[in-house]
Amino acid sequence: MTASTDAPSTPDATSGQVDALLVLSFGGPEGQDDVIPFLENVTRGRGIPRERLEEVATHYRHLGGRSPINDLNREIIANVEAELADRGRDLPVYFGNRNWTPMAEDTVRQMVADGVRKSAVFATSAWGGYSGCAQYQEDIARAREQVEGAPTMVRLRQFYDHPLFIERFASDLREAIASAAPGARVIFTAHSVPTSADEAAGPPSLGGHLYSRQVAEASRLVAEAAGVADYDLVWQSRSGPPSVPWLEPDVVDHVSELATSQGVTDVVIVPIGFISDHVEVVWDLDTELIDEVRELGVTVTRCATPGPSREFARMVLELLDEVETGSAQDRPGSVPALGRNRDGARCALGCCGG
Ligand SMILES: CC1=C(CCC(=O)O)c2cc3nc(cc4[nH]c(cc5[nH]c(cc1n2)c(C)c5CCC(=O)O)c(CCC(=O)O)c4C)C(CCC(=O)O)=C3C
Ligand SMILES: [Fe+2]
Repeated sequence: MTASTDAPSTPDATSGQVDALLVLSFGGPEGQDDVIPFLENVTRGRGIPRERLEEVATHYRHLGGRSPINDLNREIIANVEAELADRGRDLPVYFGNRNWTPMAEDTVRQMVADGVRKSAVFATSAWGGYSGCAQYQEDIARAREQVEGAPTMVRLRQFYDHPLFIERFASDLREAIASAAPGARVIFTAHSVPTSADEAAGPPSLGGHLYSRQVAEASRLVAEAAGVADYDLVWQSRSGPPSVPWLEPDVVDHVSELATSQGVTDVVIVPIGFISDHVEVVWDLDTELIDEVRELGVTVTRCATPGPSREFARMVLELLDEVETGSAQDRPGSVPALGRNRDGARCALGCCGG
């Protein structure tokens, strides 16, 4: 195991005790009437074709117009509160989102009313890159701009290789393998992004591709911990016009290809790119993928996600300790873990294309 550390860009500005923790996430609709306004918030200024929006709306409609994501985040928060209570720590935990209520700026307003001066921010993505990191930094900066007297905010770093994250995924993978047919093929999957976005992911000095490199490294660490020697890594849930290249292969194409050209009949799918069972998991994998490959005779066993576990909550507190003590934990991954920045600053000039 190689241990490496990455010093935060400005250690003094990102360490010290905080008086609150903000859990910052994507947000999701909670009923049919929310679906379109939610999707309009998500896609504002992002050039996603109208047809794709309507297609995605049908996924949410099939789920009763309700994404599981908000409830899952509330569960993560309850677990974090339970871990804090176990440690005798009296730290308020707040919840805010980018695209749906509670909106981050409203939460920050409440934090000001409650007298919060300095908050840590846990963004619910393990990864570098625009969607997983830079966009959350933008959310922090925007919310602070909109709220007079907003607290100082220090984001907890990317956690793609955190031992508790890896170990929880690995034990769920061992369980999935045990319940699948012997010899089932193990396939890791994460959200696709445009190849240009992946090229721009991370500080230019690191050579880009931070997102796909972290996803590959997390997959390697989970596979190793679960004793899996052979596996594939694929991508899912692409959108945007077909003329724009995104990370490939797509999960449905890949499993179909394994079935038709290699006679594969059983696969274990590990949604490494997602911390919990939100729409990309319960629709794109549990519904779409399973339906598409059933006709080819393939049985899919889907590995659980780590979000709503006590291990995950303990990880959040360990990341918080790093900020409060100004320390850097040993990490098993060989790809940098960045994102511990103050007040929505980028990791470096030109980071993630910004
Ligand atoms: C890398 C990545 C993550 C993982 C990192 C992280 O965890 O943050 C992620 C998470 C999520 N993405 C989500 C939902 C959506 N993402 C979209 C669109 C897009 N995602 C992208 C990437 C990612 N997305 C990209 C490159 C686009 C294209 C346009 C753009 O650059 O914005 C769209 C628009 C329609 C569509 O194109 O599908 C929706 C509705 C939800 C909530 C699900 C729920 O409601 O349960 C979550 C957690
Ligand atoms: Fe997304």
